[in-house]
Amino acid sequence: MSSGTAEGTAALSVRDLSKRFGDRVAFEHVSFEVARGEIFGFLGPNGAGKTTTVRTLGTLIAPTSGSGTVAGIPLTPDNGVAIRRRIAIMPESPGLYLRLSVAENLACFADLYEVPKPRERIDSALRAVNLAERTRDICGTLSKGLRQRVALARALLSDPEVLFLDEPTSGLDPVAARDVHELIDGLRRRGVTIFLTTHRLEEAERLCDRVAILNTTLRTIGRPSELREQLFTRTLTVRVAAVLPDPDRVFAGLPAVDGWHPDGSAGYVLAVTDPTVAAPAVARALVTAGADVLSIGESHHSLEDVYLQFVDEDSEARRG
Ligand SMILES: Nc1ncnc2c1ncn2[C@@H]1O[C@H](COP(=O)(O)OP(=O)(O)OP(=O)(O)O)[C@@H](O)[C@H]1O
Repeated sequence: MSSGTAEGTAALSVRDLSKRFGDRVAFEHVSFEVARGEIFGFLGPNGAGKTTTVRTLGTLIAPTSGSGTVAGIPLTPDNGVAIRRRIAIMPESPGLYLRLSVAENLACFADLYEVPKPRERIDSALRAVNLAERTRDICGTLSKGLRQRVALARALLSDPEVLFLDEPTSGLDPVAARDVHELIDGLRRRGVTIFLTTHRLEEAERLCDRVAILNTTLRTIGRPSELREQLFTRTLTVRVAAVLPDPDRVFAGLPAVDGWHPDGSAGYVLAVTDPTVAAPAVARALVTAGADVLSIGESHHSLEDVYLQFVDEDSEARRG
């Protein structure tokens, strides 16, 4: 598990944070740190507490207990204004004035946020999301993907240090989602810290430096590759032309091979400690046994496997 960042230099730092609405726990005992310039993915099933975490860190609602810093400022009621000056939140639904044009929308929000040099900032935000050609379009006539881009431009108006993106590609088709991904990549290059909630695991895997899985409490946190390694033993998948008459004789005692089980017809999954040692030994043993080898491959687990394991564990715990 990654240790995160040094105290004091973090863009976000959260210690034992909880939020309850009456008897209902939205999230509890959540601790993590996000480094400046990092893209941090926040994953979890419906009702896990993701949006409530964003709203709490964005100072829209107060935590019930715990502490934190946002953009280096302690998360206290007195600091709400100072924190909000340094961050921006793009909520799941864009919340634009649909009868106003793109430019008018941004002018309204620039005014509301008291953005200095509004014209320059609006132009720069529109350029950042590739909307400079659409400034006169009425927002109500824009596609969902373009509205999302306007919402992203609005979030960029204040030149935030930390940007919270709550499900930024929710409901977008793959092309529009890819456009948003490219915009997020562009923000990374500018050094903006991004806290991204998403249900799209491939999105988290592609964009995020680290991810956390939340299900009321934080289940795990780390780089996608670390999480995959943390959870799963390594495996080799072997395919041969015909079923082996005695697989135990072939696989038992090979270096770096801990065990095996069948996988379909004439397929075997081997648990291995080091694939680079195991694979050549397995190939030699199969050839010696007279088997025709079709393929030997290392299995690659996705973040989805990790996610499902944690979320499934939770549902099993609830059933139990
Ligand atoms: N204002 C509120 N009053 C009461 N309960 C709330 C309030 N806001 C959120 N909750 C509850 O807190 C829990 C967490 O909700 P939250 O919206 O943060 O989850 P989420 O992970 O963002 O879910 P989704 O992926 O569906 O958007 C849910 O049980 C929700 O019903």
